[in-house]
Parts: sequence; structure tokens; C-alpha cells
Amino acid sequence: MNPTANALPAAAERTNLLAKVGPMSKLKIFVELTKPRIVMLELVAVLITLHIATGYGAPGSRWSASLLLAVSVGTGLVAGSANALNQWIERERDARMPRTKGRPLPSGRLSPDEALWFGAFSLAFGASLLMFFAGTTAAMVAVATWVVYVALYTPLKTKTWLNTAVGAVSGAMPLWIGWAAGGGDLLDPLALSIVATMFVWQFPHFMAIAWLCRDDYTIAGYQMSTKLDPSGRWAGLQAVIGSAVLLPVSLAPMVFGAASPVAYAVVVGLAGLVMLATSAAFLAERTNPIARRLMRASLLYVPVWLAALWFCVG
Ligand code: HEM
Ligand SMILES: CC(C)=CCC/C(C)=C/CC/C(C)=C/COP(=O)(O)OP(=O)(O)O
Repeated sequence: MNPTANALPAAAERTNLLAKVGPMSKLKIFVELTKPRIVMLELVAVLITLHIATGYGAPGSRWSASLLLAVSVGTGLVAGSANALNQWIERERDARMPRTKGRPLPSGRLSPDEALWFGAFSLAFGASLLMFFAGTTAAMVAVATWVVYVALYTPLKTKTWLNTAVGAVSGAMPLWIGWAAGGGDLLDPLALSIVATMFVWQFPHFMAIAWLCRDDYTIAGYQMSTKLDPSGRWAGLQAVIGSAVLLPVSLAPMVFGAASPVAYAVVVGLAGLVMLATSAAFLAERTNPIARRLMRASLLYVPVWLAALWFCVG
């Protein structure tokens, strides 16, 4: 199929669709454009790194409710902008995948221009909030993350299966926003171990999805590991390697300042072993049920890991 074929609803049909939407529903569609579930989970991670970096409760702590609010709204707006621009770029390919064809742009519930203006204003407002209330470093990390996701990862999706590693950088960098806003040094070993944990986690997380959505990605012309190796063994191997590296990297905070290192090690170590076992099962047998189990395990891992950071490290 011609990858540039315009699979969007005709302009007249889109106008008709847009006419039916009231202001509140329109707001909901803009929220949908931001991929809110991904952004919310990312924000929880960002606020926990902020909490740890401020030395909450310690004398001279930088923690304050206004800083928490600025980092939440600022980072949320920049992340939402990144997802809006990603969908603006991918709107015609999204229209060809069952998983994404119901999104605001392919379905015609938003016009491309609306998404573009929303993305521009969200980026400007979010970066400004971070600049004025969380500091220049936090704002610069947020904008750099936006650039990696929108200008590097998104175009690479149709070029090389290595796009996933670039996407994982954009998925991990936001934790530096919280750390910088909390007054931490980006190269602090504790910060590096937290960011690295989020980076490696994304490989088992996405390799399961790359298998589950392999037909979608082929139809849309994306280059994923399951396109490179349709048997799924390469995706399975990346999931196992990612989970194997995740174990030691995620346990590093034990030596970099965890207040309760043993409790942290038990919780995060067990969660990491579940990820490794589920990834190994996926490598051994690439089936949809096993891949779904790995995706669910990956989505359970993050809240468990973040809770351990909050209670045992922060
Ligand atoms: C290389 C990096 C990543 C890739 C390629 C990726 C890809 C995806 C895809 C394609 C889905 C399915 C979405 C759908 O069903 O339409 C998904 C689900 C999800 N991802 Fe990721 N993801 C990545 C990183 C992350 C990160 C960093 C987070 C948050 C910390 C995250 C959180 C989620 C959540 C919460 C879901 C389930 C909710 C939903 O379906 O929207 N992902 N991911
Ligand atoms: C502050 C800031 C800019 C934060 C950005 C955080 C963020 C949006 C991370 C996304 C990670 C990622 C690669 C998701 C997959 O996108 P995809 O396009 O592969 O997903 P899709 O196929 O469902 O569209």
C-alpha cells in the first residue's frame, strides 16, 4: 500500500464531525490527544524524583507545594505537546492501524491545525512554567526530551528498528526534570540509576507490544524489531537483555542512599525477577497471551518500583 496514501476522513466529513462537538467534549479530545495514561505514569515518576532530590523533610529541603505544582503542570504540558505533535506527524499512518485509527486526528474529531496549535501553546506554556518556577535546567531537559521524542524518535520509527532505543531515551529523560527541579545534580549516581532504570524498563515493555501490534506496524510502514525479525526472537532477546540489566540497575539506589536498603532490595528485586521470568517466557515462546502477560507485568512494575523509591529511598 502506498504509505503516503491519505487515509484521513475527507475535509467536508471532518468539518461535519467537528461541528457536532461542544466545548467540554472538545477539551476531552485535547486531553485524549496528550496520551494521558502515559503522561500520568510519567508524571508520578517525575514527582518522585523531585521528592527525593529536594531531600523532603531534611533541613534546608527545597520541597514546596508550588514547586510540585509547577513541575506537574509544566512537565505535563510539555509531554502532552510532544504526544500531540507525534500524532500530528503520524496522523495518516495512525489512520491505517486498528489500535490508533480512533485517535482524535485520524477520526476527524480534531483538525491537524488544532492539534498543531495545541502542541505549540502547550510546549511554550509548559516550558515557561518550568523555567520560571523550577529552574533553567529543568526547562532545558524538558525541551530536550520533547526534541528527542518529536524530532528524532518519531521520524526514526519508519527508518530503523533502533528507534526504540531513541524512544526509550525520551521516556527516561523526564525523570531528570524532577531531579533538576529538586536541586539535584543530573550526574548524581542516584539520579543516573533512576533514569537508567526507566530506560532499560522500556525494552521489555515495548517488545511485548511490538509483537502484539506487529501486523499494525507492518501495515503502517513502521520499522520495528518484529518487522526486522518476524519470528519475534530478536524482540524476545531484547526483552530478556533489558530485564536482565534492569535487575542490577534498579537495585543501585541501595548503595546510593536508600534509607531502607533491604526493604527496597526485596521489593524491587522480586519485581525485577518477575520481569525477567516473563521476558524469558516470551523469548521461549512468542504468543499473544505470553506477550500480553509481559506488557501487563511491565505496567505493574513501574508503580511497584516507584512505590519502593518513595518509601525506601525518598
Ligand atoms: C520506547 C518507549 C516506549 C514505547 C515504544 C511505548 C509504546 C507503547 C504503546 C504502543 C502502547 C500501547 C498504546 C495503545 O494501546 O494505544 C503503550 C502503552 C502504555 N505505555 Fe508505553 N511505550 C514506551 C514507553 C513508555 C513510558 C516511558 C511510559 C511511562 C512511564 C509508558 C507507559 C505506558 C502505559 C501506562 C501504557 C498503557 C496505557 C495505554 O495503553 O495508553 N510507556 N506503550
Ligand atoms: C517532558 C516530555 C517531553 C516527556 C515525553 C514523555 C513521553 C511522551 C515518552 C513517550 C515514550 C514513548 C516512546 C512512547 C511511545 O510513543 P509511540 O509514538 O511509539 O506510541 P503510539 O504508537 O501509541 O503513538
